[in-house]
Amino acid sequence: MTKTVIAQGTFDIVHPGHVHYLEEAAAMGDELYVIVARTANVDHKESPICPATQRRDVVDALEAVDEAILGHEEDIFVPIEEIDPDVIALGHDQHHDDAQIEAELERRGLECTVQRASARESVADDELLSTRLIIERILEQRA
Ligand SMILES: Cc1cc2nc3c(=O)[nH]c(=O)nc-3n(C[C@H](O)[C@H](O)[C@H](O)COP(=O)(O)O)c2cc1C
Ligand SMILES: Nc1ncnc2c1ncn2[C@@H]1O[C@H](COP(=O)(O)OP(=O)(O)OP(=O)(O)O)[C@@H](O)[C@H]1O
Repeated sequence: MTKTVIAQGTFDIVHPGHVHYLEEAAAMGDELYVIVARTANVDHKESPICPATQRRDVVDALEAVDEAILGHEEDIFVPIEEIDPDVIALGHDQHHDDAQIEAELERRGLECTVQRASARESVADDELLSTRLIIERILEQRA
């Protein structure tokens, strides 16, 4: 039976940290779906620069990804109910509460575990493994 994994995030200006997360998520199962956050739902940090459809299209083009889809506007559990995954892979630094997600999955009758991915170790001192850092560097060097 196919083991389906869901990863999710903003993915505004893709970098090797994203690739690491998605490769690790893909290795948790056989098929990887990625839910790309709607711009209006990214409210815990600065709004993304790139439109949601562009962020989705770039993630969809990555080798580890079987399908990238835009998230639901209001209820983040709607795409999860549709895909019915075996695993939800959370990023190493994501602010979501694993136990709360597990409780909601159970409440909706979904049999799915929540696993954390690891952080990418820098392979070079000058690697920029965060969208925020890339934007800061652009502002410093091109202002
Ligand atoms: C299990 C799960 C499902 C999500 N589904 C959606 C969704 O359907 N629509 C959406 O706009 N965002 C969705 N999100 C993303 C959140 O809205 C939030 O913006 C996202 O976690 C941003 O993460 P980042 O800061 O790591 O990029 C989901 C997050 C999680 C953990
Ligand atoms: N360096 C990294 N190593 C491993 N995973 C990462 C890394 N950077 C981001 N991710 C993961 O990628 C997913 C999407 O992250 P997000 O789009 O918020 O990127 P970000 O670069 O961390 O953004 P920002 O710098 O704006 O906070 C999250 O699950 C996050 O944990």
